[in-house]
Amino acid sequence: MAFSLHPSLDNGITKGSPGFSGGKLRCHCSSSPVEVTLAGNVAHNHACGCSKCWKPKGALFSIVAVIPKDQLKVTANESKLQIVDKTAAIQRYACKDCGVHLYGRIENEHPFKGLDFVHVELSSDKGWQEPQFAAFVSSIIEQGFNPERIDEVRSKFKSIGLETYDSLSPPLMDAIATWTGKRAGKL
Ligand SMILES: N[C@@H](CCC(=O)N[C@@H](CS)C(=O)NCC(=O)O)C(=O)O
Ligand SMILES: [Zn+2]
Ligand SMILES: [Zn+2]
Repeated sequence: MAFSLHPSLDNGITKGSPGFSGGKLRCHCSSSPVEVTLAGNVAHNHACGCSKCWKPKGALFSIVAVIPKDQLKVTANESKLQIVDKTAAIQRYACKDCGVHLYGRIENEHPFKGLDFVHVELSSDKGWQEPQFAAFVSSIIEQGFNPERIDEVRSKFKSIGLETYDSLSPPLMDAIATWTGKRAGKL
């Protein structure tokens, strides 16, 4: 296998701890890192192959999860954060110096409004929920991955126990569709 899905997937998944109650995330700066404190465990942790989610160098996938926004506080060096793309649904806050994304926030009306997107690999604390599935797998082709090898990527995910999807998982897509159907008065 000449590709890396992500360092926290390549050698199998480490399960989270029940009752884990949060910790700190830090960017990659060796001095004055941006620090985010999470007051609880994350949910819906997953691999994302889309082009917008932050990935460590050399990885095909991002590992991204959500947490209620009232459980997230920037606790050091907030002045180093800038929004990557103000037009995106998710406003991703990145460190100006090292490029790492500390959190993503939804400001517009959206089924996931109120949840922030975070990367628990930025934490040295142990016990975070483990990845549950792989999303936006085909999106890695848009970023240059050889389409003839995409089955190797899907097989690698299967071998570590993760289902693969080309959008989000069915329960999350159902939650989005329920929100949209209600808003349209169809439900
Ligand atoms: N194929 C596209 C998919 C982008 C996409 O839809 N990403 C999802 C998963 S993170 C999303 O919800 N994006 C909203 C946003 O980025 O604001 C890409 O790779 O750029
Ligand atoms: Zn940084
Ligand atoms: Zn993504």
